[in-house]
Amino acid sequence: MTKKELRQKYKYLRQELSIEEIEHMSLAIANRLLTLDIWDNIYFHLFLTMENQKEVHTDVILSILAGKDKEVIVSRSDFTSCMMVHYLLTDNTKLVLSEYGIPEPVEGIEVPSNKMDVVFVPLLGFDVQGHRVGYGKGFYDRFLAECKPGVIKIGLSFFEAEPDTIPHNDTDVALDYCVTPQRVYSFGV
Ligand SMILES: Nc1nc2c(c(=O)[nH]1)N(C=O)[C@@H](CNc1ccc(C(=O)N[C@@H](CCC(=O)O)C(=O)O)cc1)CN2
Ligand SMILES: Nc1ncnc2c1ncn2[C@@H]1O[C@H](COP(=O)(O)OP(=O)(O)OP(=O)(O)O)[C@@H](O)[C@H]1O
Repeated sequence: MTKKELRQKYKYLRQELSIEEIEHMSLAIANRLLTLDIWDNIYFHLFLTMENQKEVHTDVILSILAGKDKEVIVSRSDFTSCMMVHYLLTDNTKLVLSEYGIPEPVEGIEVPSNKMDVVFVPLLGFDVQGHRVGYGKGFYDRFLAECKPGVIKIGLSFFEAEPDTIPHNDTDVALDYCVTPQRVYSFGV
């Protein structure tokens, strides 16, 4: 399947999910994350859920990170450059829903990409080798290219891996793990 076909497939599959299923599966994903060997790290980059797109709910992950006293970083997206600016999430961070339905910080303490230890990656689909397909604007490929070499990239998905290789090129950054409600995929880490 082409990236375009994969996007359509997974957008459709998501739209079929009920709120109850989404909440149940998001909790299962958060619980499964606890089994990964990532919790000695400090700087965790988290995406905030686009509820209109029926993404994985990351609020439970946020609570886990807060409970473990981790530094949590969230981003604001610039759709002209397709780049993100990253901010430390604090009690004072004001979040505003963007025109795309993403809760985003308006200002705060900026954190450079090379600070991140762990990045949770939103995706539409992924394959058994850790390639992913997103919305096609390259926000995460650009961001991950700026991160330090050892950064741990963890995809979160309601659905299992595509058995066939997803088309990819030099700018596509592969995942280290992908966590679904059913299992953890480790890609050569
Ligand atoms: N929560 C979250 N934040 C994220 C991402 C993400 O996937 N999830 N992104 C990951 O890269 C970036 C934002 N990328 C996005 C790309 C497309 C659309 C979107 O709504 N696309 C519509 C078409 C809209 C239009 O063209 O007018 C669509 O695909 O239906 C939203 C966010 C950065 N932040
Ligand atoms: N490091 C980078 N620098 C400049 N352009 C990039 C970089 N990484 C990706 N791009 C561009 O961004 C676009 C991403 O398209 P691609 O089909 O890979 O999206 P995707 O896999 O759906 O990923 P994403 O979720 O990041 O949008 C391509 O046009 C690609 O050339």
